[in-house]
Amino acid sequence: MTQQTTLDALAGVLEARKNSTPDDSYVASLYHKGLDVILKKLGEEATETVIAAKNGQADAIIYETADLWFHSMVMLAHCNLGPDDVLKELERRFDLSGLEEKASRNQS
Ligand SMILES: N=c1c2ncn([C@@H]3O[C@H](COP(=O)(O)OP(=O)(O)OP(=O)(O)O)[C@@H](O)[C@H]3O)c2ncn1[C@@H]1O[C@H](COP(=O)(O)O)[C@@H](O)[C@H]1O
Repeated sequence: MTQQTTLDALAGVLEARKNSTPDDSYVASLYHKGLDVILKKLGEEATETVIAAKNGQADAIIYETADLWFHSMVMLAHCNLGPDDVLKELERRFDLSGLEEKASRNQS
């Protein structure tokens, strides 16, 4: 599976979990607890990622970043957004920076 397909597939599962009961699913239990709990979890995962990076252990950095990305996707889904919305914004910035680079090259 490509990385983008993995994000899309996971986003599909997160959307489907809106119809699941909290007892059957971790994601459904987060939706049920509401945005504040999702945001608290997101903050904790961000802190754990920072600590892992400070400790410099590659395995822990990857593991905690996966937790952070996952909980970011839960937050996006709760807000009726998804990874495509964020990727589009990153692509827009990338295209802009590419254009700026070309413009500065043309001026010199
Ligand atoms: N990728 C994940 C994923 N990453 C992390 N987690 C959960 O996120 C939580 C991370 O919290 P912590 O690191 O604080 O660990 P913890 O102390 O065990 O958790 P808490 O007791 O603090 O909640 C754990 O409960 C993990 O199981 C995830 N839970 C689910 N998914 C994906 O989401 C899909 C749907 O999950 P369910 O809704 O559970 O079916 C799954 O098929 C997976 O693909």
